Amino acid sequence: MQDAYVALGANLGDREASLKEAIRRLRAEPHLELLRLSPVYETAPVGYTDQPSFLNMTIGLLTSLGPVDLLRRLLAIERDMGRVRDIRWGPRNIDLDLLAYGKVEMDTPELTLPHPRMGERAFVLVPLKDIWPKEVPFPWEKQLSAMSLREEGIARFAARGDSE
Ligand SMILES: Nc1ncnc2c1ncn2[C@@H]1O[C@H](COP(=O)(O)OP(=O)(O)OP(=O)(O)O)[C@@H](O)[C@H]1O
Ligand SMILES: Nc1nc2c(c(=O)[nH]1)N=C(CO)CN2
Repeated sequence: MQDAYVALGANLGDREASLKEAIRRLRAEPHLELLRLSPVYETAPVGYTDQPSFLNMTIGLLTSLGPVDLLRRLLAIERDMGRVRDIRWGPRNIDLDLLAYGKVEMDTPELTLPHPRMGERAFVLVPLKDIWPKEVPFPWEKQLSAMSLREEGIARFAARGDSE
């Protein structure tokens, strides 16, 4: 079994319901065991800014799938939830990114690990730090401490991703 971290984001429709539905689908996946769910944050859009604010969170899991198969399951969940791709970094009802898979480093057109843009993204690093094992140094500590969370426009939205 390998540990892996996934980022979830939603900024269209009922954002909270979309996160919950994605979590439900991840729980129903064979070969995956969800271990930790971060709090949910409301975050200002980054990259393409003329769009609604996002809800973001992260999940830590264990899996017997390899990294590419895990990514394909995440993309299948996005697709099954009706995700439409048009504008790069544009609005989406659900986004599932694979942040890290064990200590694997790879760079192929299909999958780059760790996720190449995560070190610049407070909306990823803040909820990832929340669930990172306390006994393991957080690899993005420097980037995170250099960020002003107020300027990044990130605020706690709910206690847990699966809270009712
Ligand atoms: N670590 C990764 N996690 C998710 N997708 C990845 C990763 N590395 C490469 N990709 C590829 O990126 C493609 C586009 O992903 P997606 O549409 O979610 O990008 P995005 O969320 O708009 O932007 P960003 O990649 O900056 O988060 C996917 O089809 C996938 O093959
Ligand atoms: N706040 C926020 N901004 C974004 C997000 C996101 O999840 N949250 N995702 C993007 C594409 O991956 C682009 N911009």
